[in-house]
Amino acid sequence: MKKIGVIGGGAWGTALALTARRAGRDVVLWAREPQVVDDVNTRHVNSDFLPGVDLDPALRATADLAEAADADAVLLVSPAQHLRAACRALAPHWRSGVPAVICAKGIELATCALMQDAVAAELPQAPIAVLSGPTFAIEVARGLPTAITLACGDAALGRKLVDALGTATFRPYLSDDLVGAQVGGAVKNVLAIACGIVEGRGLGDNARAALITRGLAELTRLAMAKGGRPETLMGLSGLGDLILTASSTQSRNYSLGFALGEGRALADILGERHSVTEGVYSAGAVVDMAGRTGVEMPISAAVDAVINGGQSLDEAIRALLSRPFRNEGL
Ligand SMILES: NC(=O)C1=CN([C@@H]2O[C@H](COP(=O)(O)OP(=O)(O)OC[C@H]3O[C@@H](n4cnc5c(N)ncnc54)[C@H](OP(=O)(O)O)[C@@H]3O)[C@@H](O)[C@H]2O)C=CC1
Ligand SMILES: O=C(CO)COP(=O)(O)O
Repeated sequence: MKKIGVIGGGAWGTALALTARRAGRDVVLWAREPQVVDDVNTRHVNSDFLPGVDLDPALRATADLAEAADADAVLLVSPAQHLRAACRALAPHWRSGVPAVICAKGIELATCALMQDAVAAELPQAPIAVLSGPTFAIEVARGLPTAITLACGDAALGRKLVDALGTATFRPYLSDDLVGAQVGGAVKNVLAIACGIVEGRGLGDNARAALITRGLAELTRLAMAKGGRPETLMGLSGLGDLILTASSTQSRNYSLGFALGEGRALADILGERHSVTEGVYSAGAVVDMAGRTGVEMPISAAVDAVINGGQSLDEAIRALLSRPFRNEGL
């Protein structure tokens, strides 16, 4: 694979574009906002979404979707709620057989669809892969050591993608469990909000460890109900990403939860942010998906009740702590 297209000029799209350049690929980054295109092409920075990082001058940005789609593989890095629209706009330019690599983490709120289903509906001619794991964009952009799951149903194509993107410090591990990788990436954002709330509320480290562990159980239950494998959720795209996101103030989901826990209003927190906090949008979709599949997800439901249902933090916490005692395990 010689040329990689990247759709989405946010922090993660830019970091992945940089990684693909380091792996020796030609890269074209499509960004929606003209000032991002201009910033990347003339000043070799993305000051809006990835400040403080010097980009490779050979990294080219474009506002033309056709140019980014004219590649050997295309990374889809628009936020989850906008990914379907991006694919619809890409469809007329997509050559049959070019792989679409899903890099967004979320579940579509309007349809309750995994990203894989949204992409397949809009780009039926594209083989699909998923790239997901514990990967703060700024650390990847700085070249710090990172491991990630690359899930692809076609092992030969998966290996080509690993070779196209992998470097000594960006290490994709191949899997064939697309569902597990997507559910892990989507649900951990919701759980990270819960962990941030616990920290902001001063409920202690024991409580955070309990939430991470029982959160892992509930995201594994959902993944299995959707056809994913439990071992995937014990890997980079499940436990790995949950540990990272649910315990670091670098995480937007965790820091949003922290601010909620301190008593700030959701609208005020979101109003100060230019970047996307996926768990806010996926919380309702996760709970909807859990209801449709008959899976119990009390922590995600508590986050949804606070974010979308107007429940107070104290009520949500009391409800979680009033649940009946049960056996450990899934
Ligand atoms: N940041 C990170 O560390 C990581 C992020 N991810 C995932 O990657 C995805 C993208 O996140 P990230 O790059 O951080 O985003 P950012 O918050 O850095 O940037 C926001 C992005 O949203 C795009 N955007 C805003 N509104 C729209 C819209 N109406 N239609 C299409 N695009 C829109 C912007 O595109 P434009 O610039 O073109 O305007 C920009 O790419 C998310 O699903 C996130 O969970 C995954 C791993 C790590
Ligand atoms: O997905 C991420 C790290 O793997 C980024 O998490 P946040 O969106 O919470 O910052």
